[in-house]
Amino acid sequence: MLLVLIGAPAAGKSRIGKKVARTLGVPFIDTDTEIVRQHGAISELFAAHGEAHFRTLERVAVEHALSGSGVVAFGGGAVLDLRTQADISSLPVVLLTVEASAVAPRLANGKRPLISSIESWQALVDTRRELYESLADFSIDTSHRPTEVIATEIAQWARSRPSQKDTP
Ligand SMILES: Nc1ncnc2c1ncn2[C@@H]1O[C@H](COP(=O)(O)OP(=O)(O)O)[C@@H](O)[C@H]1O
Ligand SMILES: O=C(O)C1=C[C@@H](OP(=O)(O)O)[C@@H](O)[C@H](O)C1
Ligand SMILES: [Mg+2]
Repeated sequence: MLLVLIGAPAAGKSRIGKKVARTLGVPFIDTDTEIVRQHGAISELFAAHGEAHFRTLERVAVEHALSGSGVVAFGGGAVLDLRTQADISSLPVVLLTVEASAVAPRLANGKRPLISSIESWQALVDTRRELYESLADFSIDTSHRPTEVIATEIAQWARSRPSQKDTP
């Protein structure tokens, strides 16, 4: 199986995705983690080579992740790529959302080069909201509940879907 998590930076894709995978007993792949493993820190990649270069590396990481199985957490901008939009159109896609009022403490680590403030986070999310929603089969808000509870609900939703062999 493949299950894809999308959504805004700091919505919880990486942390919750790992728990969903553990709950389902399947592998977990985070495209950003793969990029960092192969190429170094994301902030350094942006600084040295620019966003376009990062997006090229990200597309390769997405293709690789989608060629396997399990739970896949994308970086927030991965779905900007039209090929990626097409690739996930037939897969179960979960959108994680978070309110601006809850996101500030989650942005503290400074590891996201496109986000320098809550205002820049909001502006970026505003440009992507419709796209995120159009790609999602299931949406869940992460603002005010523990990650374990959210992960359990996502796993239940995934399990409740008809399996491939049941689909005509
Ligand atoms: N439901 C939640 N409640 C509180 N903190 C959360 C929740 N989900 C994620 N976080 C925290 O927010 C930060 C960003 O989460 P992360 O999984 O890296 O988001 P993303 O991968 O979507 O950018 C992390 O410090 C994480 O522990
Ligand atoms: O939204 C974006 O464009 C980005 C989100 C980040 O991932 P998270 O969504 O996991 O923070 C990371 O891929 C990079 O900083 C760019
Ligand atoms: Mg992440």
